[in-house]
Amino acid sequence: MRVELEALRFRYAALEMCFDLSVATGECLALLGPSGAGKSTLLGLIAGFERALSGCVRFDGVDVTQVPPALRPVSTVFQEHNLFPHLSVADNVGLGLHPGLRLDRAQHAEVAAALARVGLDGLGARLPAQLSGGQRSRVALARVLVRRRPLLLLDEAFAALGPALRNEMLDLVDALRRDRGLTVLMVSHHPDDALRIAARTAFVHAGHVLQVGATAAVLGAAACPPLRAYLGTVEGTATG
Ligand SMILES: Nc1ncnc2c1ncn2[C@@H]1O[C@H](COP(=O)(O)OP(=O)(O)OP(=O)(O)O)[C@@H](O)[C@H]1O
Repeated sequence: MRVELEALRFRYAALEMCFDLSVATGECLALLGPSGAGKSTLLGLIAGFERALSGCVRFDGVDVTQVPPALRPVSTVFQEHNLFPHLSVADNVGLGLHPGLRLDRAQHAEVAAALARVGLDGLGARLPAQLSGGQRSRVALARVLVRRRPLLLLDEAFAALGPALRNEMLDLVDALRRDRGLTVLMVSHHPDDALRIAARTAFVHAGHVLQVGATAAVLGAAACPPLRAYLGTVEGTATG
């Protein structure tokens, strides 16, 4: 699914935001930028958790700016993963199919297939607390799979994992994107995450997309001073 943001305005206290951005179907775009730049807000505007003051969000050319979050074809994974501690892994995934967990036989099979796809075959009966952090991330991705939404938003989803596990999860996201033709927007604090799976990167600063382009080019050229400060290539001006 193609995503377009056009002059999408939002405001939090002192920060005026206005986003213009276009993401192609099946693309993975990374959103990098200092803390407080507006990256999570940008994802929230796409998911519909935040209501824009003006401007427009389009999915495949259709204006969804006024569409409530539950009706948008979007799955979001946050760092906390939103797993229910008292429900089994399989039920946590099943919630993606039916909020009351009344699943038919085919849906149970779909849950099992999704767990197998993310490498959790046979672990459906466990509680989230009986899994490692990496495995809990996999549960969140299995839920994304059963929801079958074409747009996946990752908001620092793997920030709590060490580098090796984070890379494993990024590679899994990349594989799922290819399998399903998902469009992925990924907020991260690690330029390495962008280099690993995002063909393009947008640099967000003070409520605007300051630069967007091929990831290696954006990170390599580091043309604008805020980007150089973010990357730490200018002494004494890092902003977060
Ligand atoms: N619920 C809120 N109420 C008021 N201000 C908010 C709220 N959420 C975020 N903000 C402010 O809006 C700005 C953008 O926040 P946002 O979380 O989008 O930034 P971010 O780039 O995702 O930061 P981080 O990398 O630290 O998560 C910040 O100045 C933040 O303090």
